[in-house]
Amino acid sequence: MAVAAAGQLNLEESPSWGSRSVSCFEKLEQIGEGTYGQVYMAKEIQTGEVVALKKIRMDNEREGFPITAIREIKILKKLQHDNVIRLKEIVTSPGRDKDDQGKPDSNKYNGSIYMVFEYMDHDLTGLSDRPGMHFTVPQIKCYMRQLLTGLHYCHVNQVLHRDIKGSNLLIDNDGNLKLADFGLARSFSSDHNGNLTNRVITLWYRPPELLLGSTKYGPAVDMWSVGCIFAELLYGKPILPGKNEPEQLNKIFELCGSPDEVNWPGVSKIPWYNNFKPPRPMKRRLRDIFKHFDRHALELLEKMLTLDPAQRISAKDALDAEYFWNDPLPCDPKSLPKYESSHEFQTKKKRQQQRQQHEEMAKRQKIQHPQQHVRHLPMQQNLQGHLSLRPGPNQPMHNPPLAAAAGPSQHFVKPRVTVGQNRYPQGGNQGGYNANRGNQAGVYGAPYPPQGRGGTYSAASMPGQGPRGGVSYGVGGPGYPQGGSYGGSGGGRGSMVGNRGQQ
Ligand SMILES: Nc1ncnc2c1ncn2[C@@H]1O[C@H](COP(=O)(O)OP(=O)(O)OP(=O)(O)O)[C@@H](O)[C@H]1O
Repeated sequence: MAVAAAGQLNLEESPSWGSRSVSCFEKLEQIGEGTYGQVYMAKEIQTGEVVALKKIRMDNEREGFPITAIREIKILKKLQHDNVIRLKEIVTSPGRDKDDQGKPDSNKYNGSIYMVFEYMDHDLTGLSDRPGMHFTVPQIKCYMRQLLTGLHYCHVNQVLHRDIKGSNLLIDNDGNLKLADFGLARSFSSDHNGNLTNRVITLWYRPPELLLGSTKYGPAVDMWSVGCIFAELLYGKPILPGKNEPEQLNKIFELCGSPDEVNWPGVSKIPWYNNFKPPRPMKRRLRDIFKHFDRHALELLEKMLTLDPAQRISAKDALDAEYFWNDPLPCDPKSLPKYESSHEFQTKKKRQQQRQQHEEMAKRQKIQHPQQHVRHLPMQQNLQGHLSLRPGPNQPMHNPPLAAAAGPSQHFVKPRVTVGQNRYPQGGNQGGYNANRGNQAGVYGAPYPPQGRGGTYSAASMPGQGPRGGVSYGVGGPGYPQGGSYGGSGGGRGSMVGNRGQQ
């Protein structure tokens, strides 16, 4: 594949935009469900080539072709690099296909526009969620180096990705990793000081400057997300799984210390700093919490998870880090094992099916043996003699799994998300942040009332909001001044809701 040199945009290889029909492809199976709609594995009928078709959802579009898709296509057209997903072409379907009875056929394409991408066997979340999945250190280094190389290319070409997370990092069976989903990406210029929306990046991977309300930001936002992914690969599970923005900030402060004018000059001028300033300063504990990480890994992680974006390491400098130049060296992508295709959508679906089967079995057993006790989730006694769920999504740092201590070859085992039960509930942060201010040790998250859908608006009905935007937030903490509510993120890793179409 022709690759543009760093700093140059390759516009030579432009795909044949929209000149072919989607009927040139045979849909094989659904592999993703995103804000835009479905992603399918498909085969080009004439050549037999396997591709990914991403449908551009038009349901909510009253004003023609969605601006977000235009932006994504424009950006993808500019970017040509081995570590950035390749948009091959755009295809259309002329109209709604009908079945034999004249009803719309859900198995056929209907009046839509599709982006045709090269097909990738896995996404990082799907791959790491495979039961018993094991990433070696050379493998982690290999993925990280490719991620940083792709991101460096984007940044040199003045593109911010703004949604770096595991499910947007695609991996093929030749070990190549590519950045995908540029639906939130945008061009920036270092001399242009315009305001950008801070409602980007999936919550767990979102940097402190965005959570504090900054609207002037740059490539460092992506580097924070890369730091979260890096730590997740080493640690075995997401390191900052906040349920909502205040809790997310609190988790960051617990790990990285609270920001002040010394460690982050200018932080006190960021819009919501005073609303989220903890009552007492919090110490940085990253080295302590991840003390079992390899020295060079920890050194690099420190630089990625630096609170002040101006001091955070760039993709270019990260590629020069000792970590990548010391034994064990990153492996050759081609030497990596080949796995059965694994996308987050599929692994979630499989788990959901397994869960349903278990539930049915339990029901059957209950009918057969009504006296038997139902087995609950494993409980474990903590030092105080209290029962606690373990491992819990919100206790990642105090109970490092063996993986974190294992040194060169760690186990990558994620906590299982029970599909069907929303582990990261979305909804109203009803109390308002300051109500919790008196909290011990400045922990804001804990006493939040149960999250619910009580909120103020259905993001789906807002202009520019994606179809996943059923999420609603109650009147936000005083720190979130957008009309009392913000349509930011759904909790967690899963989705970045409703911010497409903004600056
Ligand atoms: N080229 C591809 N090859 C294989 N799988 C892909 C490809 N593109 C996307 N997918 C799968 O589909 C999923 C969703 O794709 P993508 O993130 O581009 O859609 P989206 O609508 O922007 O999703 P989201 O709302 O989660 O950001 C990915 O996580 C991945 O598993």
